[in-house]
Parts: sequence; C-alpha cells; structure tokens
Amino acid sequence: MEGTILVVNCGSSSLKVALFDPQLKKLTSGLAERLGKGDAFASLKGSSGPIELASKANHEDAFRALVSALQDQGLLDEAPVAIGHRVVHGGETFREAALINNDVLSAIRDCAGLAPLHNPVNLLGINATKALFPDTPQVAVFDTAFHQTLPEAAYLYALPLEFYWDWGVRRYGFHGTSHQFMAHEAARLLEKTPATTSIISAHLGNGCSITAIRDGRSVDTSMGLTPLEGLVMGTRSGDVDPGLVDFLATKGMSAEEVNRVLNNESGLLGLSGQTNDMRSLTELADHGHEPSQTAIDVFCFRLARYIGAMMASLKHLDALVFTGGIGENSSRVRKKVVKHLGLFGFSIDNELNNHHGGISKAHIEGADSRFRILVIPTNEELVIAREALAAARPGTAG
Ligand SMILES: Nc1ncnc2c1ncn2[C@@H]1O[C@H](COP(=O)(O)OP(=O)(O)O)[C@@H](O)[C@H]1O
Ligand SMILES: CC(=O)OP(=O)(O)O
Ligand SMILES: [Mg+2]
Repeated sequence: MEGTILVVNCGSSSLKVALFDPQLKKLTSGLAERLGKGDAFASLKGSSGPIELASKANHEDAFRALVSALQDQGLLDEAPVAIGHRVVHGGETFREAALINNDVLSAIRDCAGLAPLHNPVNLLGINATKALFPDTPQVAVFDTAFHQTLPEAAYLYALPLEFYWDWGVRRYGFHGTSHQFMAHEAARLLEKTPATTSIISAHLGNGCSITAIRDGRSVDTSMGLTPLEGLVMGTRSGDVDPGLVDFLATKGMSAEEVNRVLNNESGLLGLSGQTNDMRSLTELADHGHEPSQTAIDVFCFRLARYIGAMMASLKHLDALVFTGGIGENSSRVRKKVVKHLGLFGFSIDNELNNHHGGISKAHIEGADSRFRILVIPTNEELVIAREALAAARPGTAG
C-alpha cells in the first residue's frame, strides 16, 4: 500500500510496530518479545502463526522479520512515507517531535545517561529502521516533550541547584504522549476545547504515571528524573525514602543492585512475590492470596494519594481520567481508588464502572460525584503516527 506510516516502539527486550494508512487508520500491529534471550519470538496481527526468529534474535533481526511479514501480507510493498519512533527521554532539548538527523541523534544519545534503560534501545530501533528504509524520514516522538510546560516549582528537586545546572537533575515526567492524548480525548468527550480543559490523567500500564493537566498543559506529574519515581508500578517501586539507598548499602548492596531491585523486582511483583500483572494478581487475591491483595491495596492507596496531590496544581477539574491496561480494564482498581477520595467529593457508579460506561461509554462517575470520572483507551501509536506524518511532511497532517 502507498503512503503508509510505520510506528516503532522499542523496549529493553521488546519491539512493537504498528502500520497506519494515509488516513491514519491502523492497518495492523506486531510485537517481538524476549529479544536477546534464548526464546525470542514475534507475531503480527492477522498472521496465522508466530513469526520465525532465531534464538537470541536482536532488535534489528526482529525488525527485519516483522517487516518481511508485513510485506508478505501486501501491506508494505512500498517504503513507508514516514516512520515515527517513541523515544523515552528528550531532556530539555525537545518540546515537540523532531525529524531525525545527526544533531537529533546525538541529542538523544546525550540523554541516554538520564534513561539508560530506554534511550539506548530507542537508538537501536532508529538504526534498524534506517538500515532498511534509508530514504524514509524518521521522526522521534518524546515521552518527555508534553511535560516541558511543568512550572519550576513542580520540576525542581530540593537539591543543591548546581545538580540541575551542571547535570540536568530535575523532574522530566514520562508517558507524555498518552497524557496529551487523554487531554484531547477528554476535551472531545466533554465538548470543550483542550485549551480550556483541566484533567488528572492516570496512565496505568506496566509503567504508571499521573499528570495534572491545566488548560491543556502539563503542570505536574508523578515521574521524575527517570521513570522510577511516583506511583507503584508492575516491577518498579515508585517513591521510596532516599535514605533507603544508604540503608541497603549497609546491607552490602551496590548502587547497581539497588537500582535493579527498585526497577525490576519491586512494585506489584515485589509486594506479591508472584507477578507484576494486575490481572493475575486480582485472580490470586480472589483465591485468598493475601500478599496479592496487599499489593493491590498499596497500588490503589498510592494512586489515590497522588490524585489528592495533583489537585494542588489545578484551578478547576473537568475530569479524572483512567487509561492504560489497568486503568482501562480493572474496575476493581478504579473503585478502590475512588473510594479513598470521598472527602474530595468523588464517587463512582458501580454499574457504570463494571460495564463502563455511561454517556458516550466513558463516564463512570456517580450521580452525586462532584467531578466526572472517565475511562479512555490510550492510543500512543496513533499520536506517534500523526506526529511523524506532520513532521515528515509539514502541512499535510491535521
Ligand atoms: N482485564 C484486566 N484486568 C486487570 N488488569 C488488566 C486487564 N487487562 C490488562 N490488565 C493489566 O494491564 C497491565 C498492562 O498494561 P499495558 O498498558 O498493556 O502495558 P504497557 O505499559 O506494557 O503498554 C498489566 O498489569 C495487565 O495485567
Ligand atoms: C517511561 C515508561 O515508564 O514507559 P513504559 O510504561 O513503557 O515502561
Ligand atoms: Mg500500552
């Protein structure tokens, strides 16, 4: 097909691709997981079975395999007109998406120290696509860009100010593409304009973050210098006392080990001792597994506490919005979180929450709720495709 847009999202051991037609309708999507490990595999929606990958296949191998599967389906017989990449950390350099050239590549490389788990693999993805489609414009869409409007009071840590000036130590925030999409979708559902809409957006996937959006602009967010701060996540601790690092050092743990535990062995997984997956956790809790129930309780309480904190950044609130795999699917989490917020005047309609939803299928607030509560599916890929097209061909995308 002519005029397609390819979206690439590289994670540390995974690669997600999505292909859009020129009207930005999604044609298909594919996924490769466990890259670099013995049991790497890939699949493409619409393909009859899994795609063959060599054991220990890397990002480039996976990308080639997915592209050739797309070609077999007749979806990519011509090079795409634009390729959009999710890049996690854009530091203070990028306030919006950027057409990738050597300067942009070196700026992304410069931010790698701030996001060692994410930016290096994002660069791998860019190189892999460049090798296959050298003439297609490539565009970087940054998780941090939407949060570049944070006021100083929200982005500065109370640390020696030289840390900020010399090393860029500040709060950046992530998942900006999803939060920005929430701001637009909420405005559409509420029949307002984004520039007059204020929401609290809770993105709850494997990584979780919450953002206060005042009149369409991000004014506070829970993630910080790295995507580790804030909410309880699948395997990440979110906020802990910084004194913990020294305490664990006295127990013989190196900085690297502490970092690994906080990023990969904590959160829902650490608390439950079983899984980072909210669906499995809910089943375990239903079968009487107490640590799983505790994990859900801590997750919900931390989130409710952050919603309360986000109120301090807003002058009014049009809606609390839930999104991401957990936000969109777990009625139990939504109910528990809203229950903590009674003092603010939030209430949920159980019937609507269980089958979400009400007006336009998104509302789950109770009739007596002081604020609206919405469930909105996120669509980071669509936003990346739109931005890629706009940056690659200025003037063609709306
Ligand atoms: N029906 C469901 N009930 C509860 N949790 C769910 C459900 N469906 C998905 N989830 C949870 O959503 C999380 C993954 O979210 P997702 O947004 O897909 O992740 P990612 O951040 O990797 O894109 C997992 O914890 C998963 O268990
Ligand atoms: C920044 C971040 O946390 O991303 P993800 O949710 O994809 O892990
Ligand atoms: Mg997701």
